[in-house]
Amino acid sequence: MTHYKAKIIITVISAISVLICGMILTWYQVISLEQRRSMQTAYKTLNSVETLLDEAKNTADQASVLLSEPCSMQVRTKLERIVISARHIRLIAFYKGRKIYCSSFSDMDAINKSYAGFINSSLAIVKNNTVSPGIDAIVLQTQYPQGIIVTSLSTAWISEIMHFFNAQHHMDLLIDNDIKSSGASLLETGYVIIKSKKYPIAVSFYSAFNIFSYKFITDGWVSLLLSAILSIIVGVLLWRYILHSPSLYENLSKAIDRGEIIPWYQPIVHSNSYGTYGVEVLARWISPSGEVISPENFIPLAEQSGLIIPLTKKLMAQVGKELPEKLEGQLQPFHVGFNFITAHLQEPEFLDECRAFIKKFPPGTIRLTAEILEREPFERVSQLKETLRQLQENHIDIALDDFGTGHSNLNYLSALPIDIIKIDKLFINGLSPDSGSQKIIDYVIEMAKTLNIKVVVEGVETQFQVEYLKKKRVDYFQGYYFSKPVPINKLTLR
Ligand SMILES: Nc1nc2c(ncn2[C@@H]2O[C@@H]3COP(=O)(O)O[C@H]4[C@@H](O)[C@H](n5cnc6c(=O)[nH]c(N)nc65)O[C@@H]4COP(=O)(O)O[C@H]3[C@H]2O)c(=O)[nH]1
Repeated sequence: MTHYKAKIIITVISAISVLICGMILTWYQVISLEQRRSMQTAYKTLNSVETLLDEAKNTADQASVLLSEPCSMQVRTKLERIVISARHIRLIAFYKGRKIYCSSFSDMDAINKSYAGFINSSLAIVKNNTVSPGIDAIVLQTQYPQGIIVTSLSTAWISEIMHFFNAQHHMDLLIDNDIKSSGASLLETGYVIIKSKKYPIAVSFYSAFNIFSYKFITDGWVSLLLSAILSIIVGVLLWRYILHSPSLYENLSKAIDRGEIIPWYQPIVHSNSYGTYGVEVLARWISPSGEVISPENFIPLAEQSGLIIPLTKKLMAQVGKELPEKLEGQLQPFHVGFNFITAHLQEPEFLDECRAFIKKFPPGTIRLTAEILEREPFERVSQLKETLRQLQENHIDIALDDFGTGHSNLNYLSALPIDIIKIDKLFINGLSPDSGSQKIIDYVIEMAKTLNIKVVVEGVETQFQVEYLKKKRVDYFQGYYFSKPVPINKLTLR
């Protein structure tokens, strides 16, 4: 995965994580708000029903003074008055020994028929009763030392209360046995049950998550919107300021465009006269602060990313501008070597680029050398061979760079048309009066001679190395002993 792709993934994941966290928080907020509201509605519903039952209880209390009296006309009239003066009460009845014996309603048989089945319940709903046909009654029993009083209310009042509060949140009223029979299973299925402390009633409501899903949008849209905005901000900030700090690739690409990569030159000299045979062009990155950045710090990336091709083209253009006037009076043709990757050589327009470069110099004054830099084993050698042949036909020399360090340099020597080999400085480093590395160098030089290939030895630093290599009839030297790579204004040609 590229660095760029990784940045995109990190940015997107971070932004989505912020959004998901925001959604979870909103969800939690909406649910807790909704549960609080449902709880409040449940308590209000319960209080309202309790107030009704309080009225029934108060009515019974008022009537309780009559319990010790026989059920005379007077007592009945008093009971009727009590009922009439109460707002929601429909009936008061006294009973003893499982039978109603006195009531505000004159038809005792009808009352006994309707209420007989509910004698054991302290609170019950009496449906289809004959006392008030078509209207269900809620019946409260209150025990006194002298007997039991039954007060009845129309369920219409309770329905009204439930209807009013259900408009806010759906509530169910559980009465006496309902609580015992269905309470546990309700709780298991996500219901909340609020029980009254005064009466055997309870209010239940559903609190499972799915009931709140539409509320997630209606109540939570502000925080959802804020989360979305925050996730975008996090994404943008991450991208622009934290992750998107320019990479070496971007910096290098800009540096090439701005012309910060410039050619430096290292002379290559004839081994016999020390006169300049030519130069190798080596890239240097001059940062805006003037710091000289070594190619080791950017060439590997440039080669890997393909930026090396535009970089090399820029160097060629610059060399074409500044080198010609330096060459007056030089031995001709003057060798100008560039490091090319093989992919560049094989571009269809490469030959035209070389021709355009050569044209910047007076005819016949330079000899362009393509130094092949192939760090990987060559693939498609036959295709490369063809390309190199074509270059040679166009008077471009082919030099095999860093000879001795690659994977299969010897294979290339036999497979490719090579004019020059450049023995790597690694071998020369070991060349001192007391070293044993001469044998390898001797062998390489001999082999090159046999194959009629010219030899440039790189990294020549000492007098000993010069004298030794001269004796071995090396063709050219390149190294600090003669000159380090320098910018054009410091280039001195012998
Ligand atoms: N210690 C020591 N070093 C010596 C001596 N003589 C020459 N050198 C160094 O050896 C390197 C020779 O270039 P190279 O083998 O092509 O090795 C080059 C080449 O592979 C690559 N490079 C530089 N410029 C370019 C370019 O424009 N294109 C490409 N593709 N590669 C480049 O970067 C490598 C390093 O370049 P430089 O740092 O300029 O290092 C240069 C040069 O400064 C010496 O006597 N002693």
